[in-house]
Amino acid sequence: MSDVKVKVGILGASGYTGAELVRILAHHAAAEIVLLTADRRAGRPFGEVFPHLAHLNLPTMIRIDEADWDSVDFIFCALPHGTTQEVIAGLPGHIKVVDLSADFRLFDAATYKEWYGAEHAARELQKEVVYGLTELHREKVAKARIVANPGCYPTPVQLSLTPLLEQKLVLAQDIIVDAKSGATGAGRSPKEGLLFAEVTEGIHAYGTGGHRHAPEIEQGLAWASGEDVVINFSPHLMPMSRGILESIYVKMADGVTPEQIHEVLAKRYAGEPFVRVLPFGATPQTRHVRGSNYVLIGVVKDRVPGRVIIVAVEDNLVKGASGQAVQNMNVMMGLPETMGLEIEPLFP
Ligand SMILES: NC(=O)C1=CN([C@@H]2O[C@H](COP(=O)(O)OP(=O)(O)OC[C@H]3O[C@@H](n4cnc5c(N)ncnc54)[C@H](OP(=O)(O)O)[C@@H]3O)[C@@H](O)[C@H]2O)C=CC1
Ligand SMILES: CC(=O)N[C@@H](CCC(=O)OP(=O)(O)O)C(=O)O
Repeated sequence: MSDVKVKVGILGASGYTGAELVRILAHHAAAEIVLLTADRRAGRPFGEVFPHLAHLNLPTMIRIDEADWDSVDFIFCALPHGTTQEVIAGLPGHIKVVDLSADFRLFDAATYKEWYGAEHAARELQKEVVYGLTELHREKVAKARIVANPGCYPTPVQLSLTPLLEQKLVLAQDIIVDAKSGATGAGRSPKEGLLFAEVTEGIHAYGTGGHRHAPEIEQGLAWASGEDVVINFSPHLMPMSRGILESIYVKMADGVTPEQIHEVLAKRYAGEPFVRVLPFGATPQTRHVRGSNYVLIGVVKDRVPGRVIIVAVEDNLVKGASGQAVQNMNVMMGLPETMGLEIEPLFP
């Protein structure tokens, strides 16, 4: 392999996904971080904002309008949604981009406006964007200049249901996704609902009946099934820093058994480095993926005839954000897909 490194910039480096990108890229053999940006924290050395990464001696974070784009080959855009589309539209064409925000994930303009409350400011770019759930869209990701990295909740459920919907083994109606997330999913900006006292020793549902990840999940499942899909999606905030667990309840097509569902998923992901299907009947835990890029999927027989329960976990900051973003960069740059991502989970 050549010694030439991909010159990487991270926009939004002072946030949780920014720090996670740095943690992963620090051990990436073919990437060099040359640009870090921030907003309120612009002007501060990265190692001062994240002392646990101070030894990497990275550049001071600057404002986006101070960036020298000529020095950069690849951008990870880890900015809040709504602020990203204009920034990406303004980047020179030689730069490839993985956008971690929601700005380019919805391919229907009306759906975007309905859920994000505004007209898209860079709609013309959408046609060159590829949805970056790597295992499902790898060939398109490889050719893309701009990749929309999936939301944290949409990854495990799409990995679990796509092979089943493609083969019509489960029904596209009556899908229930009960999801739980750690608090880093909400980002690092201070919010009252994220105070220690409001998160610890309790759990609560939020966005119930109308979370903006529902249309993103439905879009992906409709691609798989070839028909419109409507899901019940209910997220919950858990007293933990990272991790997502999704319990997915689906109806099987006539004559299909839970064992068959398990076999199909196990076969589909047998060659995938980051998706592991557990033995039939076993269920994964968030602590089994903490800090790693793995998604674990468990298939369980429901006592209710005709139904099956799938339980899937990921680390929201890794496979749910920065890990999958690096996986996509590897594919886009023709590098080994696992480069920088061979990190074992931190247990317990
Ligand atoms: N957290 C998660 O689990 C996941 C997050 N995402 C998405 O990734 C993106 C980043 O998330 P996360 O790291 O959690 O967010 P944070 O809130 O932790 O970080 C946001 C970053 O963007 C910068 N920023 C904020 N406002 C502006 C602005 N107006 N112009 C330029 N820079 C700005 C912040 O700078 P400063 O610190 O200086 O204010 C900070 O560096 C979001 O779109 C999020 O939805 C996607 C999947 C999972
Ligand atoms: C716990 C929590 O608040 N999670 C966030 C999702 C984070 C994420 O992946 O979403 P986006 O990239 O789409 O913002 C939420 O529910 O809005």
